[in-house]
Formats: sequence, C-alpha cells, structure tokens
Amino acid sequence: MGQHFQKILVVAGILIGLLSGLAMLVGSLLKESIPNVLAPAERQFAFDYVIVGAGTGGSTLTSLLAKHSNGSVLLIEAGSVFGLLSRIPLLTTFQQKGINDWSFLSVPQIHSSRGLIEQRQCLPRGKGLGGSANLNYMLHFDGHGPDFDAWHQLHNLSEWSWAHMGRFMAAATAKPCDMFEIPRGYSTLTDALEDAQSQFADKPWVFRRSRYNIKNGLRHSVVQQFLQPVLKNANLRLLPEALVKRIQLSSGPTLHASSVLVGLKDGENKEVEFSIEVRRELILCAGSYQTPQLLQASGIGNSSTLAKLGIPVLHNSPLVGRNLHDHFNVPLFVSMGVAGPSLNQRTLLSPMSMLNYLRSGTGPFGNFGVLGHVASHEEQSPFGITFFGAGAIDEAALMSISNFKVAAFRALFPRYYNASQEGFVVISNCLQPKSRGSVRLLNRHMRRNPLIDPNYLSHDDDVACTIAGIRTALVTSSSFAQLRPYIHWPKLQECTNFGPFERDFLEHQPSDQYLECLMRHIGLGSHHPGGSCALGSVVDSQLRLLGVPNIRVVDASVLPRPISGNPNTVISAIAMRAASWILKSELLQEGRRRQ
Ligand SMILES: Cc1cc2nc3c(=O)[nH]c(=O)nc-3n(C[C@H](O)[C@H](O)[C@H](O)COP(=O)(O)OP(=O)(O)OC[C@H]3O[C@@H](n4cnc5c(N)ncnc54)[C@H](O)[C@@H]3O)c2cc1C
Repeated sequence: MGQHFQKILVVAGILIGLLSGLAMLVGSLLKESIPNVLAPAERQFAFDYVIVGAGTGGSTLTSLLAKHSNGSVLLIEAGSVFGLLSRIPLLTTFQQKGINDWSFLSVPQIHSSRGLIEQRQCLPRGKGLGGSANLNYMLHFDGHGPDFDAWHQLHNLSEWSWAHMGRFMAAATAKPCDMFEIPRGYSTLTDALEDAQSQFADKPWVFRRSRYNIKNGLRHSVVQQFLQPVLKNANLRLLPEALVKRIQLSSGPTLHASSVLVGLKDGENKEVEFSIEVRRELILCAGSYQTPQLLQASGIGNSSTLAKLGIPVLHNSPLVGRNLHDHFNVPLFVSMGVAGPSLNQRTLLSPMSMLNYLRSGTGPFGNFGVLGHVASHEEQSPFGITFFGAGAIDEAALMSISNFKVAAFRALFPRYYNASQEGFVVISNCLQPKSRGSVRLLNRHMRRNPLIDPNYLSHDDDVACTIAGIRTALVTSSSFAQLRPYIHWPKLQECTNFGPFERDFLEHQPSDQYLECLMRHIGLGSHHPGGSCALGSVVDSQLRLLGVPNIRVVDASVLPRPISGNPNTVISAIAMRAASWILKSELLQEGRRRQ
C-alpha cells in the first residue's frame, strides 16, 4: 500500500506539474535558461567580486552587488537550474537524492541515530541556482531578537544586535503578497491550535500558523525574490555547473585571495580546470558544509589537522570546520478519530484538491503540510513544536530521505499501511541545542564529500530540553479533545527496558529514560546546519576571514549559535548586512580616489 501511495503521489504530481506548467505560460519555463553565462573567452578576465555558491546567501548577496556595485561580479555555482518539481510545494521532498541534491550522509553518529542505517543521517543540500532555498520546505521565520542580542553579549558583536539586524530581517522578508500563510480554519488541527493558544495564554509560548515562501501556489525562493531580477545586469556573469576547487592566496602587503581554481566537466565528462582572478573580494557562500571544506582543501584551517592530511598550510585558522550545530527533531505520530482533512490518499486524490491547486494554487498541493508552530523561549529549555498535518506517511518515500531502518520506521508510524489515515505528526526540538560537531576532510579533493559530524545529542542538556517540548501535553489538552487524538508512542525493541506496559502508554506519560531512548533512536536532523566558520572565531564582525581580509564568508556557516526557528530568511538578512559593508567600502575607496 505504501508504494502504491507513493506512485499515486508521483502521478498526481506529474499531472499537476504538466497542467500548471502549461497554465503558468511557457515563459516561466523559458526563464529557466541562464543569461550572462561566462563565455570561455572571458575566463581570463579578473572580477572585482567572485562569489562561490548561488544558495540563500549567495543569491541574495549577488542581487545587491549586481544592482548597486560599480564593480564586476562573477557568481560560480556547482549546479545548474532546478526543474519545475522544485516549485510545487507538496512535492518538494521528491527532489531529495536527485540531481539538485548533494545528498550528503553524516558520519556514523555516536549519541543518536540508532534507528538509522549505519547510524548515519541524510543531510540534503541544494545544488543549483537557489541552493538549499530551492530544496527546503519554504517555511518562513521572522527571526527572534534575543538570538542576535546573544551574539552581541557572548561574542561582543555589537553590530549584530537586534537593534541593527531588525531592519535587515524586514528587508529580507518577502512582501505579504509574495507569501502564503495557512489560513484560520484550514483544518481541525489548525482550529485545535487556535483553541490551545487561548487555553495556554498564561504560558510563555508563542503560537503561529505557518508562513511560507510560496506565491500563487509556487515556491517563491531567493531565486524569484532576488536573483532573477538582476540576471541580465551588465556587470554580472554566471558560471553554472562549475566547482570551485581551490583558493589561491598571495602574500603582498597582506595575505589575500588572488584567484580561485575552477573545475568543470566537458562534453566527454572530462575535468577542465582554469583559474579566475579576484580583484577585490572572494565571497564564500557555499554553505555550512562546503565553505569549511573549500577553505581546508585550500590549506586554510587548523594547521596540525591539515598537516596530517598532507595539505600545505597557507593560513592557520584553527576553528574552521568546528562548532557545527543543527536542530534535532523528534517526530511522534498522532492519529485522529475525526476528519482533518489531513494529508492522505483521500485528500490528495480528491478532484477538489487538484482543482483548487490548478485554479488558485491553494489546497494541500499549495503548501508543504506544516500547519503551525509553538515555541517556548524560556532560557532553561527553549523548545519548539511543529505540527505537520500528514495522516498517511508513505514508507518508501520517508525511508529513502531519512535513512530509517524498517523496524524504526514502523514503530514510529504503526499505521503506515493505511493510506487513508487521518492524523498528524508532532515534531519537538530544542531551539538552542548545545551539541557541537565538525566538518573535516577525508582528503583535499573537492569532488569527495567532506566528513560531516553533526554530533547530535552529544550534550545532555539537549535531551532535557527536547523532553520539555514533548511533555507540553498540548495534544492531550482539552483543546485537542475534539480531534480524538491518540499518540502512538513508538514501541521500539531497544527501549522496552524503559518503556511502560501497554496500558501505561494510554494512562501515563512515558518515563524520561524512555523518551531519551526514543530520541537517540528515531530523532532526525533538521537540515539547519550552521556555525562551521563562526562569527567571532573564524570571521570578524564584518564576516571577513581573520588573517585574510579579502575573503568574506556569507552563508549559514557564520552563525555563532543556532537560530531559534527556520534559518533561511536570517541568512538572506546576513547577506544583506554583508552587502551593505561591501558597498560602503566601495564608496569610501572611490571617495579616496577622487581626493
Ligand atoms: C530539506 C531542507 C529543508 C529545509 N527547510 C527549511 C525551511 O522550511 N525554512 C527555512 O528557513 N530553512 C529551511 N532549510 C534550511 C535553509 O534552506 C538553509 O539554511 C539555507 O538555504 C542555507 O543557505 P546557505 O547560503 O548557507 O547555503 P546553500 O543555500 O546550501 O547554498 C550553497 C550553494 O553553494 C553551492 N556550492 C557548494 N560548494 C560549491 C563549490 N565548491 N563551488 C561552487 N558552488 C558550490 C551549492 O551547490 C549551493 O547552491 C531547509 C534545508 C533543507 C536542505
């Protein structure tokens, strides 16, 4: 039944894709071809700004430099364009493990992931224009002021306080008409969340219905918001399907990046390499895994680690690749005794669902199914709870993107075989996890994946904080009673020592030991990695690499601590902040030249 359901989803997706493709005008497809591609004859040119990676950070930054700078800009991206599938919100997970996903796997985890094959987590990352912003679940988060103030307090980074960053967040946020918000009354689950908001008004909890980067039923990512409008600007060139393999440094008055070595595959799949000269700045936007990979492969990192790998050290920067952080999610399935409607075969195959999507971009195909969130920002245990309105979870589809072992998947979703099930998934996490991992190299070849160790749950406080989220008891509160919910506490063989008996699951909350065991078996990474070239330790307060100031890092790797929510818009805001400094320094230089 599971595979049958997946086929139905794929067929429905293809149908909708074809029809909406036609309806959206052939023009939207034509836009997919990339203008201003760097011609072979232009490879000898020097560029004022060379930007590596066209993801969230890279696309946002490129748009501002292409618009406002007097210099030339080259954007180098390892992938090409994303297809139409990336734009249909509900079908976005079908891109994972495809050509637009780097499809990384973590190293085997020590403290978690015991229900996953080889204890390894899937770590999807977008590849192509838009990067992970075109692979992500499109959820928007307005930012949380105290996150930025904490950077300021802990690292003395006053330029990053909320007083400075608030307006950049506002500028990075799409206009309300370019977003989609789950409306009131969308389903019985959203009704229950509204009721819970009043019932728990005395708690320091923030309730919000999901807001998405979706416009007219289609993903509206940094590509549409920022990159597309500048693609034809005369000062911009793009180099797609090109991998930056090495940064070359020169000494001179100060140590600086002078060029990058680029590799691309020719028609016969042979590697062609050439160098591109950097005149002013090299800006790394390759994301939390590949920015530290590229730096280390180039000889910029911890000197003793690099020496052990036989990589000549160009610059000792001991903390490159350290401090990697990510949220860690614990999903629990809740079946309901009433109609949601939740995401299941019946809803998806209803002619009204398809009609609504084709007519107005609304209905279940027009969002990703996450309906709302609850966040508690208490200092001790800041936790988040996400409500994903899916009743029927397709086994083959989820297993392929989660790396679950069959037994773990079936314990988590015991009704996996019922494609018409009504229900939802409650996902708890710690908003400020303290566990820290690393990005290291196996060797210096950029076409080899780096060794990524998120080191989930290595800090015990993360366990306690996540348990606080699971124990909020929202689902068992009277606000949810109308749904006739039943929490399916997973009956994992490995956790039976801690698990209560069958009756106790109904009557009591399971013990902390059981919840911890569960978490260490079935918890999944959130795909929010950050911190591997952190502000204050690898880059200075203006994101310049300490010791090599004409290299700037503008992506999630600069986040010193996790973001208390979804990070995408924050990364765009960081890119805007970086652009303001770059443009200001241009103005200053010009002023000096004129004097
Ligand atoms: C499955 C998934 C779901 C998510 N859901 C959400 C969500 O709902 N809401 C939210 O806010 N966030 C979400 N995120 C997180 C968010 O999308 C990322 O945090 C954000 O996009 C990271 O931006 P970035 O600029 O750091 O890196 P990326 O966007 O990953 O960009 C890096 C780019 O660099 C390119 N690149 C890498 N190495 C090289 C090289 N050597 N040479 C040339 N190019 C290179 C890559 O191909 C890529 O395009 C999700 C992420 C994933 C993967």
